Amino acid sequence: MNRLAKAMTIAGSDSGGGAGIQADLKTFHQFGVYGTSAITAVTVQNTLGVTGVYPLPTEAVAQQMHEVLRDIGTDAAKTGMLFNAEIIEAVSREISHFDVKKLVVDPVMIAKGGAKLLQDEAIAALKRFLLPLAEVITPNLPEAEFLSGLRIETPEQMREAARAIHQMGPRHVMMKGGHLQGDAIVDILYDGRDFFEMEHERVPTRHTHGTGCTFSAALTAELAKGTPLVEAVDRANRFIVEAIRTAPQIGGGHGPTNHWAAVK
Ligand SMILES: Nc1ncnc2c1ncn2[C@@H]1O[C@H](COP(=O)(O)OP(=O)(O)O)[C@@H](O)[C@H]1O
Ligand SMILES: Cc1ncc(COP(=O)(O)OP(=O)(O)O)c(N)n1
Repeated sequence: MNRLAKAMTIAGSDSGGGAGIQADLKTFHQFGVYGTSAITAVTVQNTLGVTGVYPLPTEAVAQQMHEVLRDIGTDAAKTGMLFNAEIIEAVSREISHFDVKKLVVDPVMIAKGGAKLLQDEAIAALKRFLLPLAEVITPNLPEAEFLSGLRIETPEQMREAARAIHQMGPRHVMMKGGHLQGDAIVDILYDGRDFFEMEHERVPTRHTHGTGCTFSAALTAELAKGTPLVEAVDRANRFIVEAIRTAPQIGGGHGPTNHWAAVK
């Protein structure tokens, strides 16, 4: 048997199972990757929205990372909901200490229903401590607007914001275009020199809870297996579109995607 690839998620728990730690671990498993986790916060949520957020003590987050990484190790890691500046600093310290090179930063800020998953004053810490450690950052358009301070309403403005975010230190910027109107979705990958545009169909559905988490987990799993970045992004994209297309009809609101979708 080939050596088992390992990936770690550092994120919040979604009790509804569609986003956060739960989406990440299900996705890692579907990609044949052994998943480990460091939980940053417990959220109370279902498909109708988030009704509670309980951050863990910073020390508990750092200890989870430390004990897993010193024993099991990891081939790649991703961050999701980090909630506050103190947790961001501690997570960045552990990532540096264990020299985790393949780091995917999903800069989770606000859930679809509007709940705050990152405090406003933590954005400076995200830029200062975590972004310089990232192999790739995966902002959606509102997150890219917060980070860059630029308005994004066109593909050209997406490229402009990608350039600004790349200056903050990540080696690649993968900007997700799901929030722009249109029948097709254009995602843009920037490596500091070239832009790669990926266009795919928009599936007409309300069941898109956890799309960002699931996409970034798929990307992390592929990086853990040693897949080169552009190909890893392409595979993660094909997975999320299929997961949205075949979403199970769960709950009364925005349901989760299908974490059993085929990996191609
Ligand atoms: N309705 C949809 N149909 C197809 N792909 C989608 C749809 N909504 C989002 N995606 C894809 O899911 C991923 C996450 O998208 P996005 O909605 O932009 O981010 P987030 O979930 O972080 O808000 C992107 O790769 C995007 O192209
Ligand atoms: C615990 C937790 N983490 C992240 C999110 C947001 O995930 P995302 O993939 O951006 O999906 P939506 O919230 O936009 O549906 C979350 N809800 N909970």
